[in-house]
Amino acid sequence: MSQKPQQDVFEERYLRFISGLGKGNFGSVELCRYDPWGDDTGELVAVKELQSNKQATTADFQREIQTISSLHCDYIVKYKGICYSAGRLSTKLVMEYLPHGSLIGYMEKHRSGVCTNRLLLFASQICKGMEYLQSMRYVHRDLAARNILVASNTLVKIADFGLSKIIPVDKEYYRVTQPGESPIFWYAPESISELKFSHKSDVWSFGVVLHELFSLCDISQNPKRLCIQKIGSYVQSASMAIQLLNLLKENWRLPAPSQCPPKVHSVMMQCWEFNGENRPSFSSLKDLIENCITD
Ligand SMILES: CCc1cc(O)ccc1-c1ccc2c(C(=O)Nc3ccc(C)nc3)n[nH]c2c1
Repeated sequence: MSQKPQQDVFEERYLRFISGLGKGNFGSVELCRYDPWGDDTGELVAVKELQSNKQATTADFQREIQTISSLHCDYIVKYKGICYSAGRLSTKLVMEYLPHGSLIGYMEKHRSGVCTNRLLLFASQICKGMEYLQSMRYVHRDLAARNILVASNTLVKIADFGLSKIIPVDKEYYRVTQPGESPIFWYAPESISELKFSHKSDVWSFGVVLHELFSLCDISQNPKRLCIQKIGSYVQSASMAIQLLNLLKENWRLPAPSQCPPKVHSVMMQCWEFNGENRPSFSSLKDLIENCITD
């Protein structure tokens, strides 16, 4: 019986703040150097503190730590440990630091030099990460380019497990009780209408990430903006979610990004099958994506 890996504890006195990494999608994340020798040779780490004022409870935070510390995959951001701050008033999550930030920020700087095959490499890495998550019975629920981090010009990793859930063994989906801040423009129809989340709803969101990738994360092609533009001309008094759901029921989908290879657009459309049963699995998506790579 292998010994359960000891959870690494980082001593707050050696955790030196360097800069903020943005209050974006991950809550407030800080760049720190863990420098026990005090000579700046320590490693850079990303640290997130439980936000006492946010609706996320300590239980949510403990679940995030439990989730991420159990995942070991090259395409998932690595957990490093936790730091109990003075008097254990709050706990900090310590993760590996990815120097290029989110896919959105990376594309802003590098979109002119990114070719189709590199986009497909990133897509296949996200597929492999999601295939691993599925094998651990985790549903991410917030797969989006903003939650993909860039380790290098040839490696991306899936991040942010604040929303992910474990599917009970006897069920194929997870139903949330409260919608919270829903990124509905990345949601499958069953997630919008019934708050049902499954590996198949993660596949739908993967299709939206493909769209973001092949739009080079251009803000003018952002899924939320394109949906609202379409809804805006779709006169209905119903809520945004109901109007989006009706559009999807009438087979409207995000338009193919310009210069998107037809084979890649076809993969997106398979991810956006209305009935989750008709969507590909992440393991077949991996093959579909690799089949799009040109020599
Ligand atoms: C600790 C929070 C967390 C919690 C979780 O469950 C999963 C991943 C993360 C996380 C979130 C962000 C980062 C980052 C970064 O933001 N890096 C960067 C680099 C450069 C620039 C400009 N911006 C940004 N690096 N590792 C990170 C891990």
